[in-house]
Amino acid sequence: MGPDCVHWELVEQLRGHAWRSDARLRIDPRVLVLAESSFTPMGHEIVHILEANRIKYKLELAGKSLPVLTHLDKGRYAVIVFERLESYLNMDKWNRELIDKYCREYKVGILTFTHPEDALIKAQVRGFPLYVHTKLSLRDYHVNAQSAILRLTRAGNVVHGPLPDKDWTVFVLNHTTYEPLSYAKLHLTGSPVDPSVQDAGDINYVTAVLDKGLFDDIQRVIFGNGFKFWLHRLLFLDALSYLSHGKLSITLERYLLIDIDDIFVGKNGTRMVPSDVQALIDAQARIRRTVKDFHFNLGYSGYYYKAGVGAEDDGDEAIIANARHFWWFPHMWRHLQPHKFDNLTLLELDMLRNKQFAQNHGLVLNQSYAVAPHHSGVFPVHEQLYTAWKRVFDVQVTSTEEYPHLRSPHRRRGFVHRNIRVLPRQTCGLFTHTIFLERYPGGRGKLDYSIRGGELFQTFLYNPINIFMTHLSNYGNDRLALYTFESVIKFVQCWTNLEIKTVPPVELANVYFDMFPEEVSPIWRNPCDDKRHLSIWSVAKTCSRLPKFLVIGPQKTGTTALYSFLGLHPSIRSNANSPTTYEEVQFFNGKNYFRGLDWYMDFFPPVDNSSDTVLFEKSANYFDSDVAPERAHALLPHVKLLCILINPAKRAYSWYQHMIAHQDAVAMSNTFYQVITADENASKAVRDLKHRCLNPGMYASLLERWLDYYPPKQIMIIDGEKLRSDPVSVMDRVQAFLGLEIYFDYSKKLKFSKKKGFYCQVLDNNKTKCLGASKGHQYVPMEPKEEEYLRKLYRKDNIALSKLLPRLGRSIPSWLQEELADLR
Ligand SMILES: Nc1ncnc2c1ncn2[C@@H]1O[C@H](COP(=O)(O)OS(=O)(=O)O)[C@@H](OP(=O)(O)O)[C@H]1O
Repeated sequence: MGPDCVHWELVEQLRGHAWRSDARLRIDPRVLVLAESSFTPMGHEIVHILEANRIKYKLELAGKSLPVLTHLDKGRYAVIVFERLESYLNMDKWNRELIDKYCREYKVGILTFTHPEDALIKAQVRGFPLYVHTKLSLRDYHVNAQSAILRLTRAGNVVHGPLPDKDWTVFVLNHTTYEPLSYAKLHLTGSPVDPSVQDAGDINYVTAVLDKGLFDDIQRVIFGNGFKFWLHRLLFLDALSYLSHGKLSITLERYLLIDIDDIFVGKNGTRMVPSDVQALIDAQARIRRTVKDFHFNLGYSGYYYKAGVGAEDDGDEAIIANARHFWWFPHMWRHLQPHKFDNLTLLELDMLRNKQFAQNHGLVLNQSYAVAPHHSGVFPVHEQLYTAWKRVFDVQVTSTEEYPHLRSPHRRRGFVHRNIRVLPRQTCGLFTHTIFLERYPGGRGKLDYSIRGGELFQTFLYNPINIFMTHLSNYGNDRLALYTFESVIKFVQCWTNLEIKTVPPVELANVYFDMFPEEVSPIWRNPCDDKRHLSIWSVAKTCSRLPKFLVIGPQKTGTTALYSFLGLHPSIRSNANSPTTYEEVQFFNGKNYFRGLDWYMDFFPPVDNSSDTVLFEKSANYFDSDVAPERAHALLPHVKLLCILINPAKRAYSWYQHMIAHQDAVAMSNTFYQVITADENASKAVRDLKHRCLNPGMYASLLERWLDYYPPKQIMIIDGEKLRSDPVSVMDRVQAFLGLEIYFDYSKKLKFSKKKGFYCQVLDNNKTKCLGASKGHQYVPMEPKEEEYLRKLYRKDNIALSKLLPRLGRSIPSWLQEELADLR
């Protein structure tokens, strides 16, 4: 099946529509996918395409009850995708009416694929003036140039030859509501013998159809087959854009950067000779005819300059002689992996030698871009690499395949660390060993398929920014890389309206983070959870310097008391004190997170794998942080979490008193009542204080956020009143929850202090050591109107908590029972 690209200039097509209409203002940019099961390949493909295009979605099983479709006066889904048309048609009456009503009211379209079980001839689609023939083999596919749906798909060409799969459905349209989206002809071999279609070899059958909504006021796009046929991926994206009134339109710009990472690194016999260098320059010139200012981006490791044989050394000289034609970036002097340098000075020296090479050979390094051999040290971060890059080359941009993981390339993303912007790289199937076209792994057909609708084409299709890594050897001998890129660019330009551009790396990073600002913040992961990450992480680092459990708060519930009790246990050790926040590291919730993993791990002592030592950290403001659950889970998915709950009204008052004790100016100049009742007329400072005071007490909704990431069995909820009145039994339960091997008898180490009114630690000399004056303040009780106000404020959340706790198999603490006594 070859794509002919001869007619496209002639075709009049409605191009570049964004299909924006006001209907998009009433819907969220999210797709509801109703799949057959979570395991079907088709369901997977749908999700894959959505994820690759960063389109938010919710996956539900068709046939089960529908999720909530609206929120306030907005529709939660911009398009409904049914994996199978049949599931939509066979919905029970109640759900069918619900979904149709939603689609009509919010002008939301349905996108679906037919997959009937039986071979049907002109069978009616139940309830619609639409007929189908099924189980057909087809050939010669083309799209309807007049279709209003086409946006990134370019019409005018024919996919000649038989189409994959013998299970196609074609549509016979019997109403003006239907408009063909694509056509194909019958491929008679293998099709069911049907006299009405036997002699119809030359007829164009409709293979995908748009229902314009003239029949029942709902727009639909129905495909007669799935994604085994590559063009359906484009049409699927166009249909999403069309049916969502432009809400789900992906950009049509595609930025391309082709790095040749190792321009002097390659085995003898595989390197470039002078004619290859000329071919590279010629190819670059050809690509520039359609991709303005295109440059190959050359990375060098100077040590290997002229390390070839015979004409290969002339090839290296030719590269240098033609250096001005290309962009240049540094690799490492001897192609060593930066994570192997723990010593910053040695790492810098290596880079300086490479820099010297560039100066000696007139290479202009003005791109502020660098790439590390084997992605080493970029992610997981080797801080020394970031420091050395900044100092030696003023690096501002790099790229890697490793964030967040190499696998699942469609989920690769970018991040920023220490002002170095890390862009995701894509794989194009060219490695140091892919040298000859005919010896391409899997055969030449595999490469050609990748280019013509397969993996490489899809990479272009889904990624607005494509940075590809290639190697010297791909440009020598068969010049496989030149064939690959020139072909794929042609193919993209032939079948899509994507506009391919090239800009220098720094500009590319600007474009990337303007497009995806949410990716600026990194998400640190445990390098030991990924073999590949471990292999590019310094051996001097160890994952044992990470906590096994976290005390997450909230503030003013007794977290310091718990922290001090935990410290008495012979197996438990906490982090070192922070100079600014004392025993709390406060990593996951705020700016410290951007200091990186090394910064965090340095707070913890190295722990021998064979020891019983269990590390923990307590930061009481993790509990109500909106980012901490995701961040903590990404790094510490197996960690156990401890939180303490007391009456939220009491907690709020204690927090306010704490601020008074610390002479907080805003608290000092406002009564507690003024703070908690502050409305939009109050100053921002007072409103902020109110938020910090009250928000952590919304226990149920905050716990739900943690439960989005952690299973209930990893979370212990401690009754703060019990911790205060009977810490020994609480600590026994804590020990059991943590699964500690050594049991510690707290009854001998904790004693009630009448003076303080709390349990304190018993020292060896039998004296007691209590928490400092900042814990257990003496203050006037809350006023009744304050109590009343807070009771009302927290009531809804308290009720939710009283439902959540039993659902998690936890008992309801006495303070909550009292609080909700009137409900029983
Ligand atoms: N054993 C023991 N010793 C001292 N204090 C105890 C103890 N058990 C519970 N509490 C209660 O803990 C409250 C302080 O909570 P936190 O330590 O979580 O506060 S902080 O967020 O770390 O500032 C503190 O609140 P205030 O009384 O309002 O100061 C105490 O009520």
